[in-house]
Amino acid sequence: MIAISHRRSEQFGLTPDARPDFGPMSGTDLSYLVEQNRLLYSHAVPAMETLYQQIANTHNMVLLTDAQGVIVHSLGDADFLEKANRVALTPGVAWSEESKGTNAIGTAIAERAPTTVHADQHFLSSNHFLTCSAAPITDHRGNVVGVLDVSGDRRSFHKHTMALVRMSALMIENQMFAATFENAITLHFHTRPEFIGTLMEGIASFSPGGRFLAANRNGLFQLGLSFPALQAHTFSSLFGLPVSALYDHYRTAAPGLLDLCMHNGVRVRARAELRLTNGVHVLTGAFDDVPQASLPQPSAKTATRRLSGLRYLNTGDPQLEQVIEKVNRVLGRDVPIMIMGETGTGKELLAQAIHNDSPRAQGPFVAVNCASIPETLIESELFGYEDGAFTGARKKGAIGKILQANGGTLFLDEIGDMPYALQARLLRVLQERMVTPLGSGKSIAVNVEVICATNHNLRRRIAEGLFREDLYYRLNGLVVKLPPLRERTDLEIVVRKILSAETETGGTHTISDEVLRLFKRHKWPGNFRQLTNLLRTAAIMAGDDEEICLRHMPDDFLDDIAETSEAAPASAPAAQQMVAAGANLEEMELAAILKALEANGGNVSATARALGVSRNTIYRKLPHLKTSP
Ligand SMILES: Nc1ncnc2c1ncn2[C@@H]1O[C@H](COP(=O)(O)OP(=O)(O)OP(=O)(O)O)[C@@H](O)[C@H]1O
Repeated sequence: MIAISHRRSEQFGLTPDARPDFGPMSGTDLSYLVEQNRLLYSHAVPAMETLYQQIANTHNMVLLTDAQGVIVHSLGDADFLEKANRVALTPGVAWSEESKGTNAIGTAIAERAPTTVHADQHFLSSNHFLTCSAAPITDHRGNVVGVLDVSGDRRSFHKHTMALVRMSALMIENQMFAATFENAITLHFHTRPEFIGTLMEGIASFSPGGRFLAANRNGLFQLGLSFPALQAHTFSSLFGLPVSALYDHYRTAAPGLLDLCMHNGVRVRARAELRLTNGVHVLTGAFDDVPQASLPQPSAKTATRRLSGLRYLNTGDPQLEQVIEKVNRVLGRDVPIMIMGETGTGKELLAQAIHNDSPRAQGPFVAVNCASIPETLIESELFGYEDGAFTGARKKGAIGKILQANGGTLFLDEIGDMPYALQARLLRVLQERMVTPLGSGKSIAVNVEVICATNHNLRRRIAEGLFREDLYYRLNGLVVKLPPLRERTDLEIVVRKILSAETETGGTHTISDEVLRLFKRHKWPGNFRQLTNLLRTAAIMAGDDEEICLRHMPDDFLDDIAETSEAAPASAPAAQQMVAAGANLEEMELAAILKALEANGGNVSATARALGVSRNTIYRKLPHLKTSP
């Protein structure tokens, strides 16, 4: 490196015995230089003072330069300053390679790397009495914004000086980083929790919606991606969690460090800071007390689960509020909970939240969907089987879901679809708290809380002889009903929540009033599942457009809306019904166009003729038609 630098020095036209112009800047120019480097200067000066305290009385000085190697500030021992003045190691003088040849400051800038230049390694012979160690200081984009240097008499050389300089430079970078983003979430992370808050920590900032903004040197290293590559990422794509999980976590009563799984599979612990215009909050995670070695390594999905409790489901709908209130009263009291609700209303999410808020939260949450497992497999899936219980391929033996849930919660979704014969076995497990795997003579004690969910009317199934009455009474300690989406009064909040938590863009999109009005009128047969999928697609369609509008809606959704209007009873004219439902003129206009489009098989010209408007009017109202194939 030194030899290459010497060649560069020669190319700059310098000779070793040259005595370049050392004239420093005027006081005004120097003040201007400091002003131009205000952020660097204000964070570097305290770090320089700390560094100087460690090397005081060793015939050394500490120097700060700007990105071009011009000295902005210096601190030093009086006896050495005199010598330093002779070679112009003073504020306002440039120490780039171009003006001084090979030297630690100029070469560190040229190489973008920490550099020590000792004695006659300096290109100019007038500098041979020096030993200098310099480290570049970079900003959040990785641009060199300055250099920190310790220079001294060559006899004072100490091999630890370079390490001190590097650590101080890192400290300055981290402090500058922390001060750069005002409206952001800043994550401090490391694979080892004891390194959080030290110079070794990775720091990454995200917009409040979760878009990646920047990472410090160690952050880039830990994430294993370059700054340009990271710009395409979000909190969710890097850590597998929606950014809303951070907010949720922050609201917990005694948050500890977060446990996150990075995109490359490496697990890190983290502390988050939410720096918004109304103040700084420290966000930390709640899992400090969990003995990590005893836990299965959590996937990003389980980490998300851990972060959702009952209060985060409460987004203002009165029906749901009542459900949550009732559930809260029986938490931890061994009262079986049965959740009723249409498909996609969030039954599993509620069960998970109940588990998370229960005294069993540290235990497993195991969900089994009785409708999706073939009848012949449910028994082994639930109860497990012993080696040799089967002939053929599956003869290794397996632990069933009931035992997997030991110490935690077993969520039996679609319990109404459980085969009748198995219902008696399940009842026995619940009463005796023992499981006997298939093919085994031995019973194993098990301690599980059971939460059930169903979309069926179980009483009717009992009357039809499809469901056991004794099991029904064993399971329905508290029955709660989740409202379908069409009845929820908090749709707007829910939409915002899903947009920030579930979409790839991490909540950078807003939703237009027009779309929201359509949402409020829609029947949502698939409930949250349908809404979540729709918003994911719409956010992708919207791309860089901030607002999700009608043109970003998938055609099948618009078709559904049109069909709903079509299916309205003919007795009351559609317009009257819509007025009664509180629709405005724009919505009625839209519904009329959609209906006419439907009636004309999607033909825009025929629709325009039928409505007595131009084709352009139709395209203006439904711009997505233009881009439809
Ligand atoms: N309150 C909510 N806010 C945001 N998303 C939700 C909410 N409730 C449910 N979801 C989402 O909707 C989808 C379906 O939820 P879930 O599986 O809990 O419903 P379910 O009632 O158990 O469905 P099914 O009866 O079909 O099993 C999931 O992706 C879930 O994350």
